[in-house]
Amino acid sequence: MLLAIDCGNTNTVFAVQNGSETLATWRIATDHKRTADEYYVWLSSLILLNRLEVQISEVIISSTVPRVVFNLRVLADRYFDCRPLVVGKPECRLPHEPRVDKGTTVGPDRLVNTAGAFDRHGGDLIVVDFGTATTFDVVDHDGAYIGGVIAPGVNLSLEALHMAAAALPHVDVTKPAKAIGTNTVACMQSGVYWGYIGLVEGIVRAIRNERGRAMKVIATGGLASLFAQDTAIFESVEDDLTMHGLVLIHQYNKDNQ
Ligand SMILES: Nc1ncnc2c1ncn2[C@@H]1O[C@H](COP(=O)(O)OP(=O)(O)OP(=O)(O)O)[C@@H](O)[C@H]1O
Ligand SMILES: CC(C)(CO)[C@@H](O)C(=O)NCCC(=O)O
Ligand SMILES: [K+]
Repeated sequence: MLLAIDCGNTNTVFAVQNGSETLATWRIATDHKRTADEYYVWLSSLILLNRLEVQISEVIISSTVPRVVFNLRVLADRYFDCRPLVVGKPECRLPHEPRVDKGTTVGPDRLVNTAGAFDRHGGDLIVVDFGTATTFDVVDHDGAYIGGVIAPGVNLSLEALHMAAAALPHVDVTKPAKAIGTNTVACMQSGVYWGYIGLVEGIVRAIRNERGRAMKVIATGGLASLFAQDTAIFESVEDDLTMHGLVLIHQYNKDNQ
């Protein structure tokens, strides 16, 4: 069985895969101080609680936080007796090489998203990921990542308002009842909710104009379904897209050793 680890700047998701079947997914806050032993205690108690028969022999990691990779490597080595595949490292091959400026590093989550989306939908895609940042990953007709957009994340934008303005409280993102807020919290929620609807539609329009062709838009990330209520721009919302990409890249490396 494969342990697939998607480490973002806020949360890390672990999935146990038996071939293409997902047996379980678990989420933990990303913390570079967490040790391999701590991960293992947490993982093994979840396996026990869920009464799962789990035999992990392979590990793949995508991490947007370089510092956590060390302890995840130790986890794979010490507890699963394997060398993990790490997306973005030279030994991890990708089905399609990204076409970006020389010397630039693309976030591994973005490469994984594009691999997962191309497998499901073919080329000429825009993947929108509502994570710590809101990213747009553009997939060419042949499946290559050719660049995109990095915008501030939804929660980050609300946090920035709270941090910078003395009279603005901490609020959670939600769809406001009305566009015109009649109290501070409602005003902030409207700004962020309708602001992101506009941001997504505006950025997609600009990308499509630049490419001069039809491009499907696939959304992923925890907040994707919230925004999908008020825009028709998403072809589909796929919460498991990053995991799907990770499993795919793992299989690709096994097939092309
Ligand atoms: N309806 C909702 N309202 C508010 N927050 C939500 C809602 N649904 C999901 N979330 C939040 O979305 C986040 C999960 O999204 P996701 O895993 O894509 O990104 P992340 O963990 O914040 O970022 P990263 O992947 O960069 O670490 C969680 O923080 C969760 O609390
Ligand atoms: C943009 C984030 C933070 C989104 O998770 C991540 O993909 C990242 O750290 N990227 C590195 C820079 C880039 O993708 O161009
Ligand atoms: K993510």
